Amino acid sequence: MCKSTDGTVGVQLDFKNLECRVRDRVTGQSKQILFGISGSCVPGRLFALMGGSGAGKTTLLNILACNTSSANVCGDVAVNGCKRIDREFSKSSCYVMQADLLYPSATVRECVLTSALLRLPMRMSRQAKILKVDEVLKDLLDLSPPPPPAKRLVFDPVGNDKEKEEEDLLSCANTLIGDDGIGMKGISGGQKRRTSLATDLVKDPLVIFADEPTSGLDSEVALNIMEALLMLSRKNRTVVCTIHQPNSDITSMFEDFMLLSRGRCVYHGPWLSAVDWFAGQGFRTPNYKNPTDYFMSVIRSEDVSSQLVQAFKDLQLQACCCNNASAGGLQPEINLLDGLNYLGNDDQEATAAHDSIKVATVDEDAGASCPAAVADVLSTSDALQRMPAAGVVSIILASQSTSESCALSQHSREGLITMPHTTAIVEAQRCLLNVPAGSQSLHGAQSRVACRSKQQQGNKGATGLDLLQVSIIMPALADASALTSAAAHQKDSSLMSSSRFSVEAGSDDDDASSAPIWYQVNILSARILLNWFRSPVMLASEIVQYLFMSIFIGLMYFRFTDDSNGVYNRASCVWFSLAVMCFTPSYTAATSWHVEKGLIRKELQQRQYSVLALCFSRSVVTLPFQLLQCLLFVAVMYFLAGFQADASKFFIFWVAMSLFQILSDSVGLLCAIVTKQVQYSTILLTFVLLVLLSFSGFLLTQVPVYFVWINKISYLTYAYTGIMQSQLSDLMVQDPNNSTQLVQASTLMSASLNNGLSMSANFGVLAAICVGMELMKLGALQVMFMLGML
Ligand SMILES: Nc1ncnc2c1ncn2[C@@H]1O[C@H](COP(=O)(O)OP(=O)(O)OP(=O)(O)O)[C@@H](O)[C@H]1O
Repeated sequence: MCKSTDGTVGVQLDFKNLECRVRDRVTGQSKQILFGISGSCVPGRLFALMGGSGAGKTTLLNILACNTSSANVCGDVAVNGCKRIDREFSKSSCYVMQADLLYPSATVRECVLTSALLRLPMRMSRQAKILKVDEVLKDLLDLSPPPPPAKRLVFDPVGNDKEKEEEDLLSCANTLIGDDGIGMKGISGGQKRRTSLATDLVKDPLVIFADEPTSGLDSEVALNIMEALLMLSRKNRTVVCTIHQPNSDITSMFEDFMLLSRGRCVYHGPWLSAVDWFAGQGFRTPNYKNPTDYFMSVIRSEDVSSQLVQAFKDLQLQACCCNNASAGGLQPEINLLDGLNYLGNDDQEATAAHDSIKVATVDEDAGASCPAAVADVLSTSDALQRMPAAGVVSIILASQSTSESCALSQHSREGLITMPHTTAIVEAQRCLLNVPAGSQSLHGAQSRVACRSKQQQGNKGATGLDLLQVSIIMPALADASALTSAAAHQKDSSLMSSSRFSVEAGSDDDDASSAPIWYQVNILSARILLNWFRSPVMLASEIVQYLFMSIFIGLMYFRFTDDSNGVYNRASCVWFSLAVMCFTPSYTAATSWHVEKGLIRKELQQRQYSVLALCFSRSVVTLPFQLLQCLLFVAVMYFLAGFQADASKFFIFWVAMSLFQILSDSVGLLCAIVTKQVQYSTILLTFVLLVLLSFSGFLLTQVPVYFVWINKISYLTYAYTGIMQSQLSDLMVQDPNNSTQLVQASTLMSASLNNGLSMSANFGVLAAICVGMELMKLGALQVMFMLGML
């Protein structure tokens, strides 16, 4: 684990032989989409992942970010040398998606604040969270980052530029996100992308994955986003992004680079060595041509791409053989070459590579004391002297014993460029990082690495050092007191308890999903309310629909007569009202679910809140509105049509309709949750509602025996029967057979109202179904989410 002098822990991600298989939806056959991809993502450096369309970039990024089902994936991913624990890793990383999933009716600050409230630890005060939001918003504008390492970086980070000020996220912090699709003007595309980034950055992730962060943005804005990512990497973050067609300004920001072609690695290593690597393979980048454009055109040919993949594999194997040869496999000694061999051999390259990762092999003279030699080489090497603020030196000392040569060979297969920290970094840190920052010279740090290694050699006795990897990481800071992580024996890997990472990445206490449900519900409810008030179209359109339908139905049945026709009209009016209450809320619920689904899925994946909190907050906010809407509908329709002017009957009518409306809303949501697209939800919903309406007891009095079960589960039956029982009780109407006599109205509808339950039993069942449906909705949401089908 690497710590910068400001105390930030860095995370190195090493992956080895990653393979991924998926099932082809058309042929049903298993299809491999990634083939043995290995590499490292180092803190403090911007890692760019490129490749043609379908090369597997997103798949690889998803695997690295734990965003994919591990069932289809083979290979190892290590975090600072420890086996990755997905849950822990997710806590300290973030994934910035291509699409900006934000609430259009919230302001930039509100979006970021909601994320901060939900994701930062409960123990942080609200004020501290607000300050954090300001800091992040400011950071995303203030691109004054990197201390100099990157002379080749062309952007001007000083930021005197007025245009940049105009794009300030702080200046638009109180502007609505907006959505052109619904005619709501808001912030620009670049500002949206940075707001998305900000919502993730509030939790201070150590690793940032960004899937095509520049897609859909013009070159100026794209450059801005990449500057922001580079700035983040300078804060000792591990930044990995996939990218399409970067312009030359953007490519000049790359530090580590991986090029994929058809699921295979064509190149992985420092960006500055990529051009030479291609040139070495006979593909010299023409002058004035953007290297990435050239690389992409080169790998377009399947033959050339396979040739390059093979050449890169060979390079890695060569590196492995080189180490084995120096080890001599069975040789008891280690050979040490004088000095460091850079990947780019000539002086010019070495100078140009100042700011990139330096990877070197060092072999030791026979009989030399290994750790001391390491220290000597490091402190006297010209190359090291030339290395300025940032860089990593990795050294492999080969194995002396047969048993270890095997491990070494396996280790080295990843190549010099992609060398992982598979050794006991934690143990080494314990030894090294107790050196106060700022007081430790580089040479001192190296000596301590050496001493530590020596000690371990001593402990190990006759066997000696079998595999030593030393990494010296000098953070990009002007005073650059060397911060060193070192490694000892591979056997010591047991020391790298994964709990160490989890402690540093955040304890369970820090997990916002562990916040009490009332807290999550509170924040989510506030957001829904705000969304409604800011974009009242949906709410208003529903109210208008209810008002219109209530007047329409009221006028349609205006003043029921007190005869058999009047009784029939009452039944038909109740059924019609139920039909309105059936369709309107369910369609509204289904469509709004699909609008928000992407954001909800992302937030659930990030464990910002639980499914229970989501459902509960939705119910808490919608319930009062549903009651009011229902009251409006019932009040207008009830008195226009001429139902009995009796307070208790009115109240029963309203409560039953409200229960019914809540149920319909749940049915709509349930249909939306189990279907992928809004069109499918609409089809399913229409079918379900029509079937339920048919068996409500109004259209069909004699239910065929094979459909009785539908009649039993149709919640319309209970609502319709209960309301009718209430309305017809105590109502005397003209006897259809004798106009001079009055009869109980209920006797005229006995066939359709006789479902064997009393009025209160009907309402009881309705309420029970309502509760059951809420639970079903909750369960369906949880299951779909867990199955990754949301
Ligand atoms: N679930 C899946 N089922 C079938 N094929 C899949 C699945 N996921 C990915 N693929 C296929 O795997 C390949 C790699 O997909 P991936 O999305 O990783 O590519 P990419 O490099 O990110 O492409 P692009 O730049 O176009 O987004 C593609 O051919 C894609 O069609």
